[in-house]
Amino acid sequence: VHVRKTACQIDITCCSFEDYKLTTEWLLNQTRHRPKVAVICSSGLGLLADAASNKQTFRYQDIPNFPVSTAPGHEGCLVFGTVDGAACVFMQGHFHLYEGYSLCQVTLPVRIFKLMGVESIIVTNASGGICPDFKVGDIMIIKDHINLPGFAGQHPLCGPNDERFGTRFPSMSDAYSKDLRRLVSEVACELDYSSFLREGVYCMVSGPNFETIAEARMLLVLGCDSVGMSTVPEVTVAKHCGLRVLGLSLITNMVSLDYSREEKVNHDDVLHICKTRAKLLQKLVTELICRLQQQNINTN
Ligand SMILES: O=P(O)(O)O[C@H]1O[C@H](CO)[C@@H](O)[C@H]1O
Ligand code: HPA
Repeated sequence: VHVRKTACQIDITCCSFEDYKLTTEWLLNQTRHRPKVAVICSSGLGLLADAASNKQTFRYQDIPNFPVSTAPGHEGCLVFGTVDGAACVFMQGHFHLYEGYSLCQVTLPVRIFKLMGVESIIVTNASGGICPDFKVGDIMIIKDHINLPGFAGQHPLCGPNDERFGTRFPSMSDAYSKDLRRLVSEVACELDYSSFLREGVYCMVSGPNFETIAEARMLLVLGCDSVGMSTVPEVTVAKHCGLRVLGLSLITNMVSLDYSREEKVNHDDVLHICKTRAKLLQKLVTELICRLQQQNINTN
């Protein structure tokens, strides 16, 4: 892991291909699991890994080059296991810009998954609802995103491009796989989730403060349906290296668009809603992985 200066002379921590390889080999030497699916569990959703069997757990602090989780509600464990016979890896907690990590550190696990042989990644997050039709507890399939920090140069692909991962100028017009979106909505309908299933545009802000009312109104005008402080860097790097991406966002609060609203969002409430909806999300993700596994069997 190296420290280098950006164009504006800010020190950022970044990783070389050898760093990614070292961590990948370290993990592959410790586990027999060879996952094809990775799941990033957001704030308070670490429970998504509970459905896996034959689990093997590594604490982030014990994995070479891995950052550690500092955000409350993020367990900081990498869990390997099988779901319906499909080998998976779950990140219980992910990393954020607001923790002081560079975007290279935030996205490090994604490239490690790629080198391990992962093909599809399911990214979950907690977000604030901007779309006035949304309700707390809704599950939003992410159709697209807005990379607001990216507009200001905080982008995980800034810096020298390593062609072993992907091209210098990747397309992002299909960042979220249409097939996976279709499949997860079919599964959600079968589970009778239609009344709280949404699809929309997620906007990333750097945080750590929640939005001002003027900012929230701006996001609404920009076409955002929900807002959060994660996911976009991981998705961008996943797409760059050719992974299939699905994003699921749990609406944990409605963002205030109105100066007369007294209610204020806080992280404890976000975690509380995650806790109350975690089982539902777990069922959805587990069933989706089973379907992917069946499709694999049928096409191989
Ligand atoms: O995106 P995740 O980590 O799920 O969590 C969301 O919840 C936290 C704020 O309550 C922020 O970390 C925000 O991004
Ligand atoms: N804003 C930003 N991030 C969030 C929110 C929010 O309202 N809720 C959960 N994460």
